[in-house]
Amino acid sequence: MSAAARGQGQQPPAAGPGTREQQLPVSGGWREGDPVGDRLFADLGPLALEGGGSLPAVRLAYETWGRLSAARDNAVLICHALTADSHVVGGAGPGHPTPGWWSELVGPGLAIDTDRWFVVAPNVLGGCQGSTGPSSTAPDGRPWGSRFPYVTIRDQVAAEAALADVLGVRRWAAVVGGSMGGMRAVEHAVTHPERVERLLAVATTARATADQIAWCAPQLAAVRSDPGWSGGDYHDAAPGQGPHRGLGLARMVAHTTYRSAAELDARFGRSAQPGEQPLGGGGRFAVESYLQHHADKLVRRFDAGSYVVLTEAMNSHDVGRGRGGTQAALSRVTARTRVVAVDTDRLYPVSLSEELADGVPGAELDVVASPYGHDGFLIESEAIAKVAGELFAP
Ligand SMILES: CC(=O)SCCNC(=O)CCNC(=O)[C@H](O)C(C)(C)COP(=O)(O)OP(=O)(O)OC[C@H]1O[C@@H](n2cnc3c(N)ncnc32)[C@H](O)[C@@H]1OP(=O)(O)O
Ligand SMILES: N[C@@H](CCO)C(=O)O
Repeated sequence: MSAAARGQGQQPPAAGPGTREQQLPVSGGWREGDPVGDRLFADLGPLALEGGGSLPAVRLAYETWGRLSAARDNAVLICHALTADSHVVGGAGPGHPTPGWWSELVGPGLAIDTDRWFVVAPNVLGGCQGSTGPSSTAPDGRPWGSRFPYVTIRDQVAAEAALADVLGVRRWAAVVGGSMGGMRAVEHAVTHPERVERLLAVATTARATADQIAWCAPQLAAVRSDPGWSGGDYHDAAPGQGPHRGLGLARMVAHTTYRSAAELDARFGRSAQPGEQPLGGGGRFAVESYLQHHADKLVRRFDAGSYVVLTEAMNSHDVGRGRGGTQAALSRVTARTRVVAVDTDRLYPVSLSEELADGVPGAELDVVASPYGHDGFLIESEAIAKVAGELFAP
């Protein structure tokens, strides 16, 4: 889709982050008692964690589409990205803050055809959409907050493997994911090669690089330096008192890395936000307003504690840890594998997808041309659907 067709020159909202602070929740995300939407819940019991310690009781919220076959051989696991959730398909509505993020890819007659496949999308461990995370209730009846343990991508995959056991899925027909979801998808295929028949890894990596960890550093610092953070124990605070400013700043940094420099320049250039004077007038450039808009939207729907936990989980990601390195780990994968990169992705550059595709036996790499950078994995659904269609062909 062209940039023009995709909303260049749309009328931006007037407000920036924090201007309607009294309306902000303490912590964004789904909370016990909210409408469940299409969520289902699986209670998986205790989980021993890679970094030591354990969670006494893990719950994963998830959604499904299609029907599990009698042979239980048509289940597809879709793993969501950092601030997405299980709502892969469908509109926004009660219990769902955002519309389905891959609605053009998953559904009846689509590339991942729910007339044929039983699609399962869990909310990630550590998140804030009904799975156990820092905003959920600990055994003592209080929010976990700062007591929520450090979890790794491998811990998240262990929880999702336990979900597969509960669903009676011995082997996934496919595991699919983009960005952080791609990290989990690859980790599934490395940890449990016998349980993954196909792998689709989009805009992702086999290991978090120094550059990716570096981009996360100011984001973590922004959240933790917000006075509303209170060491991570803010979930009982009054409405509007959460670490919204810090989370918004983190999103502004992150969102910049999700788009390409060329796209931002082509779209916004040096334009002033309409009605504002950035040159000595205290106003904003349009691109600043755009970032603040994305920050404002995130703080209304996402928990800062989950943002920290999930960011640290991404930083932990390294399929080669304790397995003799990246290439040795990837060589374990037996799944039929397609790797997709976006040519302008500056956060998960093509070279990381090349490393992934080189390491997985028989893997094929597709590079999608897109001006949108990393967010191309959400936007370029037609190109990704083409690859998925080939991988999922009978
Ligand atoms: C993986 C997931 O997280 S899925 C869940 C939803 N995803 C997200 O929230 C992730 C963050 N968002 C994004 O990454 C992107 O919006 C995507 C990938 C979902 C979609 O990308 P695009 O369609 O290119 O949207 P784009 O980045 O142009 O943002 C459009 C918004 O910016 C606003 N905007 C555009 N210019 C300006 C401006 N100068 N000032 C303020 N706001 C502006 C638009 O009004 C529009 O607002 P709306 O989303 O509230 O309707
Ligand atoms: N927009 C995506 C980008 C990170 O993959 C998200 O927030 O999850």
